[in-house]
Amino acid sequence: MADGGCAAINTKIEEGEGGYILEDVPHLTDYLPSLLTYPNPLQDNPAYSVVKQYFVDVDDTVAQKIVVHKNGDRGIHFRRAGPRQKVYFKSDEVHACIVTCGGLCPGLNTVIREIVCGLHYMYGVSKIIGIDFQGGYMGFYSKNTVTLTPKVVNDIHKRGGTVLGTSRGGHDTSKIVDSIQDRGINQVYVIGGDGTQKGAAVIYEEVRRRGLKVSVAGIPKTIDNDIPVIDRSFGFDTAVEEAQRAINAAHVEAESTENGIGVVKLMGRYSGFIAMYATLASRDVDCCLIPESPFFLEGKGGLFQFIRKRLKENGHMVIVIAEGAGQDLLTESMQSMGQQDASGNKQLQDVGFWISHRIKVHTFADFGLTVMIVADPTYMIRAIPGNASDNVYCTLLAQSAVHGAMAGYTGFTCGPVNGRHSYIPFNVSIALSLSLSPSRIGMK
Ligand SMILES: Nc1ncnc2c1ncn2[C@@H]1O[C@H](COP(=O)(O)OP(=O)(O)OP(=O)(O)O)[C@@H](O)[C@H]1O
Ligand SMILES: O=P(O)(O)OC[C@H]1O[C@](O)(CO)[C@@H](O)[C@@H]1O
Ligand SMILES: [Mg+2]
Repeated sequence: MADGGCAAINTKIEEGEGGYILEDVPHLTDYLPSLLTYPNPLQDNPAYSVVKQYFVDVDDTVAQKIVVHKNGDRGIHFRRAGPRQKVYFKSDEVHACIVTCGGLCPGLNTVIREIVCGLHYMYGVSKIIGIDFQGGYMGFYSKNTVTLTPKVVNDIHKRGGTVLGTSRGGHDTSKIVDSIQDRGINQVYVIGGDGTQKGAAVIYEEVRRRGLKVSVAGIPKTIDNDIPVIDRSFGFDTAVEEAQRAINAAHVEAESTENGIGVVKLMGRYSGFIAMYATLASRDVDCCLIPESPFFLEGKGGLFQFIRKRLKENGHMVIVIAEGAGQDLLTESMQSMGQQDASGNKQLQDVGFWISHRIKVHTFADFGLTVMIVADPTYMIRAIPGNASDNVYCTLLAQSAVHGAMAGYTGFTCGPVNGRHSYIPFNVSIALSLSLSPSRIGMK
């Protein structure tokens, strides 16, 4: 299937009393009903067996809506993530593969490490490969893969990027599933953003159509934090922390100069989560511009008027702008080429450079010289390793995915919903797109 479209995914919905809805995830037995089950090897593992109620009850579900009214519907629920008493794979039968796609994000290596360690130490799996040649989905077409063992991945969480490499574009469903089938892979772990999850959904559909005993598990990744349903995406916390450092530098520079203005451009193609959280955390930002909230430059209520006000009041200011903000204004003033990347994502124009230029050429004559400091820390933020909180989170995500695949679930992504790790069917995780509420944020 070409990039851009979406799979027609089978949905599995169960309804209960009080408006209860379970958006269930597919299971291998939906199309292979006579599969055998085995006791979960964790029950003999001293580290786990001492914990009471270690296994998740198969009927446990997690509510998406936690604010409810007395007579209101209970709403949508997801299957709770975690180890099950019965598994659908014997340890020596598992042949797992891991692939990373899309842009970089802090924590990618931690997720890879913890899938490998989780499979090995919890389930005794020894056949795990990384799809690394060229990186991303295109790696499936190559003969070469890398063998992953706990020893190989031991220190990778301390490094940024992904040891498997990554790429955009080049998703060919039949070729990928041929490769899965030819290699005898039966668990596929796909780490990536919205595009990647769409790609994983069509792989799952094709696997199912061919009747293969292959679990396809997605681990949602986006530094922008714009994956719906789950509480937050991994790497986001690290990104916000690092973004604050850039804001701090811009602030120090701006306040050291008469009428200094610091402009910091941060990532966020369609959403301003990094920009807004870094703004709220740093308290040094006077104006935060995000894609969800249109703005204009000239006239009453425009950005220039606000800059004038803040410089008068404070003698300096800091502006944070998400890369997707103001793209409509750029298109008006520069000739947009409508360029796309290899995955079909629109390539954005450099809003940091543009806005700095527009402020410079606007005459703030009565203020004298206005100094611009343009910080573009976007790739520096993306390329660092995960922080402590993201590393713990990545571990839980990886372990959830492993428990889910071992339990025979497929066609799912995982993540915390109101703090409880859950399995979310691909159709739900890719159907929506998240954005901040449409109110201007940050204009003091
Ligand atoms: N609709 C689709 N169907 C099949 N494959 C897709 C689809 N959309 C994207 N892909 C594939 O998924 C991979 C990653 O997509 P993309 O480059 O959009 O990154 P992403 O996963 O959205 O991550 P990021 O958050 O960094 O943008 C690419 O190899 C692309 O070909
Ligand atoms: O430079 P690349 O790899 O195209 O990625 C840029 C995009 O990736 C993202 O970080 C999402 O992963 C967006 O915020 C950004 O627009
Ligand atoms: Mg994307």
